[in-house]
Amino acid sequence: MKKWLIATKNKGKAKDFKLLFEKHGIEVISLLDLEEPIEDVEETGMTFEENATLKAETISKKLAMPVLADDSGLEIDFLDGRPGVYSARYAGEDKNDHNNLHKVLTEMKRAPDEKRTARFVCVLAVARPGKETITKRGICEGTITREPIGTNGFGYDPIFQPNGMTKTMAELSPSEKNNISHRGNALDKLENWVKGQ
Ligand SMILES: O=c1nc[nH]c2c1ncn2[C@H]1C[C@H](O)[C@@H](COP(=O)(O)OP(=O)(O)OP(=O)(O)O)O1
Ligand SMILES: [Mg+2]
Repeated sequence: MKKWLIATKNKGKAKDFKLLFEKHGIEVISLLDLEEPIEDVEETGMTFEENATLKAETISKKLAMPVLADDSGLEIDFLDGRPGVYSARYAGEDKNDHNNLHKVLTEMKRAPDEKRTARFVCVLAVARPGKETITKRGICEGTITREPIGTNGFGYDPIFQPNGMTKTMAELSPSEKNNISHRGNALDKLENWVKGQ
């Protein structure tokens, strides 16, 4: 079976990718599966594209192999696009999902129902030695709930209700999430490239 390295240390993303790549007959491993620990790549970019490229190219250079990286986050209109590229570190550098989503809920307390629109954004970058890096962006539109609901998924899933659904992302099964998610959507756009692997 083909094997792909995803330059992530996020267990939730790694799980999403495992299922997403299964149907292409590709096995995925993440940085958490490597025997030698790899230093965190500093996410100094101002955009998802910059950060995804930074992660993919840094790890691809270090290991001299093709690498896929994902930079993603939640953009909330009422908060002028925050947390955006700072989604992972919104409530502090320790990257705590629980604290991050409660910070968002607190900031959204005053937002009326019609002003709770938001979107998940995912940019995937493929870096290969000696070749130009490819990036693709996927989005999933929805609204921010008033409390966390559901226990599946990770990150902001419990407070995000995708458009056209009465459930939060954290109430969907992993495959239901992948069908509509920003990550699934971005990977669809890489389809031709994935097929060529
Ligand atoms: O499907 C998702 N469902 C819920 N939350 C999500 C999702 N996708 C991204 N998110 C949130 C989690 C984290 O707060 C941030 C990603 O930040 P981001 O820097 O890309 O990832 P990360 O630091 O957790 O792992 P890494 O950089 O090693 O891939 O957006
Ligand atoms: Mg990160």
